[in-house]
Amino acid sequence: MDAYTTNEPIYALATPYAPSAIAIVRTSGDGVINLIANVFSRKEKLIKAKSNTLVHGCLVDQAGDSVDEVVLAVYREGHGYTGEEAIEINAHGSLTGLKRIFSLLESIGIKQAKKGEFTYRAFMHGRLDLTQAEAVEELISSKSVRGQASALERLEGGLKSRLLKIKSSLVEMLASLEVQLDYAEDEILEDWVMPREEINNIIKALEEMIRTYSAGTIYREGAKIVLAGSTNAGKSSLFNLLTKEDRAIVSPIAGTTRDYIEAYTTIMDIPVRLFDTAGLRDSDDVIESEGIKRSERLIDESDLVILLISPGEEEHITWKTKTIVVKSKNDLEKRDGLAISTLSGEGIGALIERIHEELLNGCDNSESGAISIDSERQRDLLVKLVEMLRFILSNENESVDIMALFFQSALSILGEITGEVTNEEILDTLFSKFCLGK
Ligand SMILES: Nc1nc2c(c(=O)[nH]1)N(C=O)[C@@H](CNc1ccc(C(=O)N[C@@H](CCC(=O)O)C(=O)O)cc1)CN2
Ligand SMILES: Nc1nc2c(ncn2[C@@H]2O[C@H](COP(=O)(O)OP(=O)(O)OP(=O)(O)O)[C@@H](O)[C@H]2O)c(=O)[nH]1
Ligand SMILES: [Mg+2]
Repeated sequence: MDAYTTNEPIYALATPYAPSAIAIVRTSGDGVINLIANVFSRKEKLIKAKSNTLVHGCLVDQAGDSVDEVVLAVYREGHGYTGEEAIEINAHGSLTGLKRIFSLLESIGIKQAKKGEFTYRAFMHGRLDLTQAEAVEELISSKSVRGQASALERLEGGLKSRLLKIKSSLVEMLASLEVQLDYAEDEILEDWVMPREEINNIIKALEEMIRTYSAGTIYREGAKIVLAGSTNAGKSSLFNLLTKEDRAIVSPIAGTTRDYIEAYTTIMDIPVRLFDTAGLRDSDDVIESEGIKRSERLIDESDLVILLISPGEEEHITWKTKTIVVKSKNDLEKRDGLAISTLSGEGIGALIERIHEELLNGCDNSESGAISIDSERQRDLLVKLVEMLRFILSNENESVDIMALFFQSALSILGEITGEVTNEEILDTLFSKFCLGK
């Protein structure tokens, strides 16, 4: 891929390419206002337009034919999303009309943007730091209210401001070390003392952020849950109940489900891929045996197994995957522990809560007010930063100049998270994952 640029005039469709009431074509770069004014019916008005205002008129091609009636949003340099001079064309959402607008823009020297190029420019002009830029894409692709809200919080600078606070603490520590370096022989200065408590508090805050990553992942990517148990245990009945559909065949005949079936559902806002499997038993039937083999493979690959135990049956767990043991058909025989009946609905609420709890086990559920993170890149760097800080704590007796180097590397890891310290290659990979027009 060609490298991203800044300030060159670019355009992209910011809304889906489909017939719609209105479509927005974004442009950005030096001179776009004058360039577009040359193909606009109210040239003078556009050239004189103040920043952040709207101008209504017609786009007109070189032959003088009207291309579309539009509203232009005008941004002067230093304003708007990218911080560059920009015009957003609010056009009619006609595919042919849009094609004409694209060729008109090309004809006046405005080139099609690359994926993520607008956000790249917003970053390069300091409108967003890297945690905010990543939040843009996370926001667009979020699938739950919770994921959307947490991405928005990061976009608004929630993570950025916390990292800046940590940065200023570390900078202060480094400064106090550098004072020692400058006056090493001066006896007026007291020896440098490691600010243990402060560093430990920073580590605690960072670890809280790291824990939110796994919870975030589960809300974003969902979990794979397998219903297992011996034949006739009631797996298909529970599958239908949890997916609120009548997908799986239920019958009193043991061995009804031969191959697994899957459906998407949510368990308390967590997206779940739920699998109903063939009952586990020794079987001479070739098809059924293959079904059972597949069930076992599925169990190995899943995040959670719900093992149903019929009345009178012994518990039999033989696999490593996290498992919730549930006694089924509780209406026939009352038993202790987590017990359900798909007939009466008894225990289903408790089971759902238990599944939710298991899926979030070990993750921070973010009720604590911790800012949550959604990017593997950020998570890895936060882990690296915690390691560096622990390393600093365990090297109390190092000389002041070595200690200063340690603090500098901690600061440089922090800078990588926010994008202050970075390189083209990282930026290219990061922004190229964005959608077109962003
Ligand atoms: N039309 C449009 N809608 C959009 C965007 C956009 O770029 N264009 N956004 C893109 O993702 C989001 C909003 N982001 C934006 C960020 C800054 C400014 C802007 O013009 N800022 C003003 C200051 C406004 C203020 O004072 O609050 C400025 O810079 O002058 C506009 C949109 C969502 N909606
Ligand atoms: N009394 C009672 N019967 C149930 C309950 N759940 C399921 N059954 C009945 O038990 C039988 C087997 O149910 P299924 O859901 O097909 O069981 P399964 O585990 O999918 O069975 P296989 O697919 O053969 O492995 C059916 O006749 C159901 O109506 C329950 O909670 N109470
Ligand atoms: Mg079944």
